Amino acid sequence: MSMNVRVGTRGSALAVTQTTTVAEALASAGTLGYELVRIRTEGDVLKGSLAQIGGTGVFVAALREALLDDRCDVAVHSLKDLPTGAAEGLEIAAYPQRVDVRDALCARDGLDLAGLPAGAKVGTGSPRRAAQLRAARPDLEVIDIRGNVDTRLGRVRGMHGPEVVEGKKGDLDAVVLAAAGLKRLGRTGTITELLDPSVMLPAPGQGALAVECRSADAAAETVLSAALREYDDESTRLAVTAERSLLARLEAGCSAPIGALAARQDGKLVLEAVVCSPDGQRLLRRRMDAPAEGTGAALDLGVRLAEDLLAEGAAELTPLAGH
Ligand SMILES: NCc1[nH]cc(CCC(=O)O)c1CC(=O)O
Repeated sequence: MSMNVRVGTRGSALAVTQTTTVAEALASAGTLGYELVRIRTEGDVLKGSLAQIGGTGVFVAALREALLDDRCDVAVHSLKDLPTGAAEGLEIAAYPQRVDVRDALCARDGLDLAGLPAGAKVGTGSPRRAAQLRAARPDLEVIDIRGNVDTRLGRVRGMHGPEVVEGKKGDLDAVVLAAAGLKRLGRTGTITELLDPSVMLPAPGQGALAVECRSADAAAETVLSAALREYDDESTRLAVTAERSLLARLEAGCSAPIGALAARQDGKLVLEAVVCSPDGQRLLRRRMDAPAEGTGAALDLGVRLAEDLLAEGAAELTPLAGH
């Protein structure tokens, strides 16, 4: 028997693109039709300004409310924007295979990080990116910027997004953005260097999506729950579980200067993390591994590495709640 799955999405170009990808994959994994349900949020009404001031909490909350009110059956989140705390009555039923985890430099004139001249202006709104940029290149000027992907690209001299901020066109030499978002939006042509994780550790969960549904639906034996199980990628689930477990144990949010990346390597799950002072003067970087099987081992790995970092003074580098 066929059913139509209602997939909730925010209205932004990035959200619609990634939600459509997920909806099509789910539909083809089961015998499912789908429809996209546009969820309007307070943040969208205010033209994204809330997201710029207060993070993405309002968007996540609106999608979760729509799930709980039965206005949609699944919701798709960028995992790095999802708080680590569990949501009552909901669960992440699938982590689709992760795409490129790296941060990307988009610079004028094809320049890479090493090629930017001293004093070059590099835009980012992320304390994690700012700190690691300053550590790699203390001679650059890091500029705090906001806005969606095309607005940010429009700030780079010689690059023109459709929504260039008036009066600020081309005032920067480069911006740093997630490669995953650029790929999903078809903007990879703007990338001049994919930053190696040895220079710039990505945000926990970067490049990954989370497909959330009602816990009752995940437990029921339906075409939808089978499609979600089929769609879940085990390597991605293990990696992001370890990264987010670390973030939760540090009691840090998505705006803390903390990077983390896990991957299966030689039969193990290897987790690497960095905690930075916001000025990039001090970086505490550690790695640890665990057996590559089981969510429990991944959770434990994140906790152990976080405790290692705390023992080494992570809480003195940057304010962490509860430390
Ligand atoms: N915080 C914004 C955000 N949330 C998810 C992505 C896209 C990349 C991803 O899914 O990790 C972006 C843009 C960016 O950081 O450049």
